[in-house]
Amino acid sequence: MSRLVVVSNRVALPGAEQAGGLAVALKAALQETGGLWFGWSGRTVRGNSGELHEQREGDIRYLTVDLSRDDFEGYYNGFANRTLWPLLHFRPDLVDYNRETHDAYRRVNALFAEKLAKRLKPDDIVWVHDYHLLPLAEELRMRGVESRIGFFLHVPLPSADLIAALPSHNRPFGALTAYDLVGFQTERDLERFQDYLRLYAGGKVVRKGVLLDRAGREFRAGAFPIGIDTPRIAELAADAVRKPGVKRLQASLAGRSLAIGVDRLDYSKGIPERFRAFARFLDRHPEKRGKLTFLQIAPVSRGGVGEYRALKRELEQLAGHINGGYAEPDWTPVRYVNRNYPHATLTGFYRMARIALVTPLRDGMNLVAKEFVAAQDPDDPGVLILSSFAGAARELDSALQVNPYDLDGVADAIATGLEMPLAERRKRWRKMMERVGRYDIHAWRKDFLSALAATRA
Ligand SMILES: O=P(O)(O)OC[C@H]1O[C@H](O[C@H]2O[C@H](CO)[C@@H](O)[C@H](O)[C@H]2O)[C@H](O)[C@@H](O)[C@@H]1O
Ligand SMILES: O=c1ccn([C@@H]2O[C@H](COP(=O)(O)OP(=O)(O)O)[C@@H](O)[C@H]2O)c(=O)[nH]1
Repeated sequence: MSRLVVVSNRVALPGAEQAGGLAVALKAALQETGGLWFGWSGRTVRGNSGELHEQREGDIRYLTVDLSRDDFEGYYNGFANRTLWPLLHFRPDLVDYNRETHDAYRRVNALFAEKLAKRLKPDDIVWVHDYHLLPLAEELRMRGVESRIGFFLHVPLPSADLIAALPSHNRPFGALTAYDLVGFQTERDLERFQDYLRLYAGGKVVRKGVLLDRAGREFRAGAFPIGIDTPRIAELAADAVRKPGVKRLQASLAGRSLAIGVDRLDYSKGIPERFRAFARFLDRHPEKRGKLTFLQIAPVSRGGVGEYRALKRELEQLAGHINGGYAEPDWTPVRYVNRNYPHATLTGFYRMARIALVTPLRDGMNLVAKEFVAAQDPDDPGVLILSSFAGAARELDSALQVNPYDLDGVADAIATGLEMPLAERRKRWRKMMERVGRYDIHAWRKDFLSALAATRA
């Protein structure tokens, strides 16, 4: 049997705390098959990039690379997170392009390819993940690697005209044609990629998912919406209610309902808009004041990038402002926490909540939405309020869907969720649970890998 080699910038090393859907999902996928996980070690060093570290856990072998401070700054904080991330999340206003960080990005991709190529066997199946590594297949091919190589983009792909506004857009995005299979979260992302290929990368669309690069070489593309380990989340949630931290939260609510938000502290998640929508709910529905407490969990993310630090300051001010305006001596409307919680606790919080507020401005998928569904008590499920701009919206169509920019709409959805009769909550939840149960993380992995295997059948 071929060995699975997963490559991603973020690697969930044994014992490390992780917030972020990619690491959570790939760990669950690799736990089933075993294989090699290659990527950044999570360490920056004073000297040169390139030192390798190896460890094992069960059937997973981890091989990770240290990056120099300069490479990390240019590749991760710079081109990946100040250029590509805002572009991919439809925020050209935040894109900061410069050739120096683009060079660092290409240098780190070449380094990854250099280290990995020597260790690959011809029948390995290589599966590369996310926007940090768009040109990796091209670099591997230049080093003689002939294995099958697939790519999965965890974030949205914006419209072709937006991509084309990026200077040298063909270097990172045209390089996707070097893969055998390119996977996206949704059909819309796939359609936008096909437009880009046709309009700006000199390729052709033979039919949906069957594509030709500039030189006429065939490759494939498809939509593979990522899932979660549904039975595990459901089991953890049922157990979590006995955990002291979860019981403490329950006791502290003093009989009030809980609304929860769980996001990395990222401007794509729409957290300031959500805080404002919660304040709007208190204005539009004054009779509900004191009946609902909103808990926002937001572990700090990408603190080396200015926009993320500014967001943290904005949220601190907003939370203070809302609490100052609406709190009572025995009720604080917004609880805002920057800690990262393990799933064993988080799933208990999800289960306790009457409402989840998952309102990103743009999101590739949003695993929190799916985890919230999986964690519910089937007899008394909570209500998911979900942005129609999250990848998850296509599958979770019986959530209360909202436009996160429409503060009145989100405010009224909170009121609707709070009042929703049990029978309707159950009906909506069953439909969503059926989907997250059927198309889970294992189905996602199998689906992608069998499509990759079929590319050279
Ligand atoms: O690695 P970080 O810079 O700390 O960021 C964490 C991850 O954020 C992004 O996650 C995405 O993947 C999820 C799973 O497919 C998806 O549900 C979510 O919508 C995406 O935002 C990023 O794409 C990952 O590379 C990061 O590791
Ligand atoms: O305190 C936290 C906050 C988040 N997460 C996890 O981080 C992932 C976030 O994934 P999502 O797809 O929602 O967004 P991303 O951060 O990848 O953009 C989910 O599995 C969350 O359960 C976590 O384990 N602890």
